[in-house]
Amino acid sequence: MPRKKPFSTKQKKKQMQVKRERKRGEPGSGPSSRNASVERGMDRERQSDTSDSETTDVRRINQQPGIREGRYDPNRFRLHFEKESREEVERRKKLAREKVLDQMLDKDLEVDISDIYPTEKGLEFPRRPPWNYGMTREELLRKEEKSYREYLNDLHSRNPPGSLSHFEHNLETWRQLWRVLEMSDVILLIVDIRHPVLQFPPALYHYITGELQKQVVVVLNKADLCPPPLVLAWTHYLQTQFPHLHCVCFTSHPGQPYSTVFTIVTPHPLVVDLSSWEKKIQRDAVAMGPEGEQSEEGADSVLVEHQSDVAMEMSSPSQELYKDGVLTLGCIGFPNVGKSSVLNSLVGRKVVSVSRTPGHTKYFQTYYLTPTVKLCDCPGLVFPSLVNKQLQILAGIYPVSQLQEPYSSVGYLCERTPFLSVLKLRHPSVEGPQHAPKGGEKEREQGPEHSWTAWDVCEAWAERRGYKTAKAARNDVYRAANSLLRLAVDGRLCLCLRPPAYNDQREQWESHPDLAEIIALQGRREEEGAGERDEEEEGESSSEPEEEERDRDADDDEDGDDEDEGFGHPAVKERKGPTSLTVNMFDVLRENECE
Ligand SMILES: Nc1nc2c(ncn2[C@@H]2O[C@H](COP(=O)(O)OP(=O)(O)OP(=O)(O)O)[C@@H](O)[C@H]2O)c(=O)[nH]1
Repeated sequence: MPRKKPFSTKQKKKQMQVKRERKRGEPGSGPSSRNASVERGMDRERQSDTSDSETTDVRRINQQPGIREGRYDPNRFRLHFEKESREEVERRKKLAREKVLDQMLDKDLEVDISDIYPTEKGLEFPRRPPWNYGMTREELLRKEEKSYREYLNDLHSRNPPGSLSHFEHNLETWRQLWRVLEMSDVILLIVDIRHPVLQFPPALYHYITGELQKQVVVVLNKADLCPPPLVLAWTHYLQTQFPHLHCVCFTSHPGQPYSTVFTIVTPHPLVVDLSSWEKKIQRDAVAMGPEGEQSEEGADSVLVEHQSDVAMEMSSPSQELYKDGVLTLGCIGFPNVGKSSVLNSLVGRKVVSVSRTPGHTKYFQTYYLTPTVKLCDCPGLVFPSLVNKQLQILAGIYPVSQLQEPYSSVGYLCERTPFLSVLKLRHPSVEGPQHAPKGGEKEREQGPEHSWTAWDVCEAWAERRGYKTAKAARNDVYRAANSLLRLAVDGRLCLCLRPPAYNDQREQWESHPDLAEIIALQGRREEEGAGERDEEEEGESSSEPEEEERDRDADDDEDGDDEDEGFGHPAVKERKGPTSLTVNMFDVLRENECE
C-alpha cells in the first residue's frame, strides 16, 4: 500500500472551502472573509497579477460588487491594502536572512506623533463629498467614488509611491466611518496603549472637534499590557498635544473583577445618565449562573440594530444629533485595538464577536446600553501615515496570516525586545538535542558569540516548537515567524513604545500619585506595578510564551465556544473563577464619575 501523503490542516481547510463553494455552485468564487488561509492564497495570486499597480487596486476597490450574482458578497468590507511589489518582498526576505540583529536602545522606542503624521505631508483621510436629497443613489455613489479617487491622487502626489504605510483602500469601509461619525454625538476613539500615537490620526481629531463640533474621548485600551508609569506618560502626552481630548484608560482583560475596570483619568468625566444601565447590569449579574454562565431567560436582551445600505447612504448628519433623545456613542479606531471588546465590556456581555485577526468587524451595528444611550461599533480603519510597516504589523493592523513576508517584522520585534531570554532560544548553528538552556548553559548556547538574524530566530523557534513542513519535515520557518508575530500582537512578547523624553522623565512617572489608580485598573499588586518590573519593561510576560502558544485558526472568533478565551492574558484566567459571580459591570464607570 502506498504511503499516505502528509496533509496539513491548512490544506484540509482549503479543500473543505473549495468543496463548500462547489456545492453552492460557485466554482472559483472569491474567498469567504472569515477564512484567512484562502484569502492569503488569493492575495498571493493578486500579487502576481498586478505587480504593485496602484490604479488597478483602486479600480478593483471601486468595482467591488456589493451583490454578486444576486448573493451578498462577504468580501465587500474586508481590509484592503495596497500591494507591495514582489521585488520589495524579496528584498526584505533577503535582508531578514542576512542582516545581523542590533539591540535598540530604550531611547529608540520614543516616538513623537509628528514623526508618524507629519503635518506637511497632508495625511488627510477621505471625506464624504457634499450631497443633497435631490440626488439619486447612483449619483451619490458616483460622486463619492470620484471624490475618493481625487483624494488618493492628491495623497500620492504629495507622497511618492512606497513612502506611505499600509492604509485602508476600501471605500466601503470609509463610507461606514462617515456614517458613524455623522450619527454619533460623542466619538470614542479606541487606541492600543502600547503604541497610541500610531492609531491617533490628528486629522481625524481636528475634523471631529473642529468641523463636526463633537467631543472625542480617546480610550487607551489594553492597559493590562503596559507598565503603569508608561500608561500615565502616554495619557499626559496626548492630553498635552490635544487639549480638547478626554482620555480614559481601559482594559477589557482586567486582572480582577470589573469593579475597577474603567478609570477616568481626565478631569472632565463624561456626563451621561446611566442609571438604567446600572439596573440592567445588576439584573444581568443576578441572571448569571454560578460559573458566570448566563441563563437562557435571565438577562435582558440587548437591542441590536443592523444597519442597511439605505441608512448608510441617505441621511443627514445635521438632523441626527441626540435624535429622539438618544445619546449615540460611536466606537471607532484602527483594526484590532479592541473596539468590539470595549463594547462588550460596556454592554456587560458578549454582543459582538472578538478576534485577534484585524478586520474582523465588517459592518457597523448599534446597541442600546440604556433606552437613551446607544453604542455604535465601526469596522477598524487604517489611516494613511508614515509609521514603519513592520511596526504596523506588530501593532496588529495587518492580518498576520496574510503576510507574504513575516520575517522582517520578526527582526523589528527582536531588535526591540529581549527575545532571547523570553523565548529561550538556541542558535540554529549549535548542534545536539534541543532543550531549553538553563543557568550556565544559557551563556554557552545562546551567548554573545552568536549573532542572530531574523531568519535564525524563526528557525530556532520552529525547532523549539517542533514546527515542521508537511512534505520534507524541515523546520517550518514561515509558521514560526507567524507564531512569533501573534505573540507580539497578543502582548506575550510585548513591545511598548514611549512618548518623547520618557526615559529622561522616568523617575517622575514611577512615583506619580495617579499610579495607584492605574495599578488597580490592571489588577496588579502595588509593589509589582509601581516600579515597572524589569522583565516586564523589557517585554517579558509572566508566563512563558512557549507554554501557552497554541495553534489557532488565524481568524478565530475568540469568544465562541473556545475554551482558550483570553489566551495569553493571565489576568483573564483569574477572572474566570467564581469571582465572575460578583461582576458588576456598572462599575465600569464609577457612580460619581457619570453623574
Ligand atoms: N490584553 C488585552 N487584550 C485585549 C483587550 N481588548 C481586546 N483585546 C484583544 O485584542 C484583540 C482584538 O480585539 P477586538 O475587540 O476584536 O478588536 P477590534 O478593534 O474590534 O478589531 P477589528 O474587528 O479588527 O476592528 C482580541 O484578541 C482581544 O482579545 C484588552 O484590554 N487587553
